Amino acid sequence: MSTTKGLEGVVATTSSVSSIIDGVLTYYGYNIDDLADHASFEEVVFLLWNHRLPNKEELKKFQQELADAAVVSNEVLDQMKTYPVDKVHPMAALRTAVSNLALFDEAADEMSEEANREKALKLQAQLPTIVTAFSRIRQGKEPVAPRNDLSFAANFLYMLNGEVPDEISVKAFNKALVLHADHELNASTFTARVCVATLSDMYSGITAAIGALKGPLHGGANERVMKMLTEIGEVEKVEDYIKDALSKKVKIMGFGHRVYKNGDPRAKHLKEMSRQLTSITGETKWYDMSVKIDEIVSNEKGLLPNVDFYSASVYHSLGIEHDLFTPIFAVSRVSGWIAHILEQYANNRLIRPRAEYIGPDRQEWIPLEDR
Ligand SMILES: CC(=O)SCCNC(=O)CCNC(=O)[C@H](O)C(C)(C)COP(=O)(O)OP(=O)(O)OC[C@H]1O[C@@H](n2cnc3c(N)ncnc32)[C@H](O)[C@@H]1OP(=O)(O)O
Ligand SMILES: O=C([O-])CC(=O)C(=O)O
Repeated sequence: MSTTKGLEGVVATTSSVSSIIDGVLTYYGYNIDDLADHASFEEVVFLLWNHRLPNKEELKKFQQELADAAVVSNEVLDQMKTYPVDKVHPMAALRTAVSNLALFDEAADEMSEEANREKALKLQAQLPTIVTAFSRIRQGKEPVAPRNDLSFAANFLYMLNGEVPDEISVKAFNKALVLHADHELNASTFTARVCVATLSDMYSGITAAIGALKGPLHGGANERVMKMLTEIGEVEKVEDYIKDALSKKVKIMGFGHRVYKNGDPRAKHLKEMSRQLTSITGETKWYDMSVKIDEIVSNEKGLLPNVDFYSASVYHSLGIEHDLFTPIFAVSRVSGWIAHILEQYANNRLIRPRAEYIGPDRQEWIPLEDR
């Protein structure tokens, strides 16, 4: 038996959801650059779940279905109020709340295509309501109910702040959602597929995926990028901070990628958004610091920014609390998780690889009293 640490380069399944070929990312064959520049997040979700772009009527109907499914039951919201809200990370709260959704869905374990599509809609629509409700509950405020006349991106910002957001913020947030929606067999998507390949239910798959996304080597990196920027504080301090960290072999969050070795095609979009948004807020230092870090890390280590790097200053500029950055990643990536889960169910086989045993050989049993 041979092993590859971290399964690097191992092709574990076939998939037609998204591809990364020669550094180019596509969702069902559509280049991410075109989607980032032109698509609404709802169009992308439709594409991921139906394998084609919607026409006008289909999009309108789908947007309405999502908006109508966004209300989270009082049972789940009331339980959220009992969480130790000022101590727990919003990703932990999201993981628990999503698991809780299943307890109040009588069809949670129904496996028909129709039942799974129904669950998909609820999960996609209700994650934003949960994330924003948690943010408000911990501030001692009441959750804001979703509106069914706003786009997905606008509704998130509306539920978060209780005010209808401006056009620029909605456009930027929509683009960030599009850019994060799917990414081939990343760790959280693989987790979701492994979970549902036992023929477990979709809520279990999404709960497991949220757990995997939470880690700092994956989605948890975006919050840590902002922590680093805040710690550095000003452009003049970037060089010393980064060179010192690199000399100590500390990983710089938001850099490097298992698949992209010549750059992440999503980073340029987020970089430009960061430039524009920080110039609007007047806090250009976040962009300037990020660019300087980017220069040093690429020169010193040959590492390039991934999707998490510039998204930190983008979300900060939109006035979003830093520990909500990873939950927002989940709000978008749940669309990809669901597409992969549907694909897994449609052509399922249990996922059960082997381990090469490297433990001790032929141990002799020693009775308890003799140990
Ligand atoms: C949405 C996403 O999940 S994108 C990724 C988000 N995660 C991060 O930004 C965290 C920082 N980055 C990393 O930890 C890594 O680059 C990963 C996890 C993304 C990819 O990891 P792998 O493919 O396993 O690469 P691995 O961690 O083995 O790194 C290879 C070498 O590059 C170094 N390296 C990789 N990333 C970084 C980094 N961000 N900063 C400094 N050094 C790094 C490693 O220390 C290692 O060096 P060595 O060979 O001297 O030991
Ligand atoms: O693909 C990966 O390994 C990490 C990921 O989710 C992404 O970059 O969006």
